[in-house]
Amino acid sequence: MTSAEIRSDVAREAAGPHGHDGAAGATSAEPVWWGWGPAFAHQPLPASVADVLTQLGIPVRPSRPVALADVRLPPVRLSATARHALVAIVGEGHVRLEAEVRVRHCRGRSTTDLLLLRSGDASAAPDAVVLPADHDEVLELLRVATRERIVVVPYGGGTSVVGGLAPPAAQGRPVIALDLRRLDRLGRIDRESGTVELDAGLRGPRVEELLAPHGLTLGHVPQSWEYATIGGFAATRSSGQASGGYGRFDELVVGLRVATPAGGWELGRAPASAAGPDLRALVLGSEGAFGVITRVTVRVHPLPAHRVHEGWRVPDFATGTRLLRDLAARDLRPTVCRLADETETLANLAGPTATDDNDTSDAAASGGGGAGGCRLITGFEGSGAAVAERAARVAEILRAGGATALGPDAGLDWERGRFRAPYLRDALLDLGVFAETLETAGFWSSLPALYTGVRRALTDTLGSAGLAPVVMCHVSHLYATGASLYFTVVSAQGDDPVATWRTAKAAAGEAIVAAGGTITHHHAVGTEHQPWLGAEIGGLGLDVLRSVKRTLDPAGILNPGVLVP
Ligand SMILES: Cc1cc2nc3c(=O)[nH]c(=O)nc-3n(C[C@H](O)[C@H](O)[C@H](O)COP(=O)(O)OP(=O)(O)OC[C@H]3O[C@@H](n4cnc5c(N)ncnc54)[C@H](O)[C@@H]3O)c2cc1C
Repeated sequence: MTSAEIRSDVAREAAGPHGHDGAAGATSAEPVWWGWGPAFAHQPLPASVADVLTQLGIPVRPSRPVALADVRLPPVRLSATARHALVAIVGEGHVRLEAEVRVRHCRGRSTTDLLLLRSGDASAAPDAVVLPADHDEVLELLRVATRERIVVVPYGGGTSVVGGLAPPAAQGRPVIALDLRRLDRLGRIDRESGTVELDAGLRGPRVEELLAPHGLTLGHVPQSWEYATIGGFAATRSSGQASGGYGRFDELVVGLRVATPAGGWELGRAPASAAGPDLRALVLGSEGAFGVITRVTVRVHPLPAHRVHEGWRVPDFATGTRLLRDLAARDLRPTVCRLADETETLANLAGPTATDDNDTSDAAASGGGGAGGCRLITGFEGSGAAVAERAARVAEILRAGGATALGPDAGLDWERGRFRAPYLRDALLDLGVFAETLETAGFWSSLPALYTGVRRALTDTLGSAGLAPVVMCHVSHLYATGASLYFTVVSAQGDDPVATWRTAKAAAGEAIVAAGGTITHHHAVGTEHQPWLGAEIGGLGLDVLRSVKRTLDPAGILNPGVLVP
């Protein structure tokens, strides 16, 4: 793909289904309230998929979300005094209490979130949605919320999959969602240093749309890119599909502006520093529990002149993993690198069964399982010469390790389908089929045990509940010392899918801890991963987090019970 094609690609993606109108209600491009993406982008799955599911023992029982009018919302608990105080800061039109707006800000976008919403359960909805215009308004809102004892949920794109938007420790206090979409400006571009300032409420596509005319890219493209925001990326330490080339989001951040109940905080005044511990790391990954990130200064790159994605077939997952370790050890990480295990490779061939990145348009071209083995996608971005040189060196190592090239179509298929999984999940839920993901990371030496342990935990728990689970996995992010594993589960729903999944997820969490992995590589802690946080950072680590929270948020109004137990 040439530079001109990449530019038009970015523009096309940026013009896709993601409105940005400064209002918190629905627009034609806003997602449906019960799922992902706008209504016009939703398509039923072909009948052949239902056949495959039935063959796998997963029953298909069409199921639709309740009507919006039938969604059960708790009464608004905000007092008239508190409401007037909020209106005095942001204006009447930016304190929203309408039912639809509250439902749209209820929970995040995990499958259990969606199952609850689709069933009409909006018990976790905020009492009001407040839309500040800038950093100073956020500071003022936090002052009022502290005084009035109102719980504040910083809200970016609402794509949390770990319960990060439903603070469990609100304890009867009124809750407001602080929707940051009006913080949507591109700030200073420092060409000499290669940095730009971005407001927290900017969504992924809008960032690329703003940077493209300057010949720049952020290069941060998680699967939730359509809706997730700059503030959300920073607050969760997100990792994008091209992390091998551009780095994780926390690696891109050089500076932060934060509004806390204790006051404003600016961090990051030099490219490197020995002025004590790096306090930016306290804000990155703080999940709205310490403050509201209002602006981020990030490192950017020139728009790549070339971008190619290629497909490979490797003999098996273990061999593929060893090959990736070799690439990482030689500092040859591709910009994009996705190695599917045998089951996920077969699923890619069989059709749209909720892997993260499959495309059904030409399953055979996706390669892999049909001829045995596993599918590997590699991608490279940069100048023509650099892309060609790197791709050739990687190809040499892959071939020597037994991989077979599948040609550019397999790479193109991946690229075209890389944002489709959440749409497929909605279509599966419409068929009464459960689909969810979880992720971890570990050192190379522990990766095989981590893979086997988590797979077994999920298969055993869901299998013993009679739900015929299909458990798939791919390696999605490489490091010199290890890699991440991303699991996708498709199964029957059973009688109580929310409770059953919680049991399965708990078993997976135990397996992760037992195998020495991290409880989360990029989804963050939220409430769902909290039970295992102590095992990862120790009791002392939890005390440090609690102390920081006490200093920055003494009244405990910010996301109580999220991240910090
Ligand atoms: C289909 C799907 C695919 C996904 N794919 C990826 C992926 O590829 N890589 C990845 O890393 N993640 C992925 N995620 C998870 C999620 O998209 C990320 O965690 C994302 O970074 C969240 O951004 P957001 O703007 O939607 O934040 P939200 O969901 O709105 O918030 C997430 C958490 O951060 C807090 N928060 C949000 N904004 C701010 C702010 N400005 N200041 C302080 N706190 C704030 C919230 O209170 C909440 O606790 C995926 C999620 C879905 C549903």
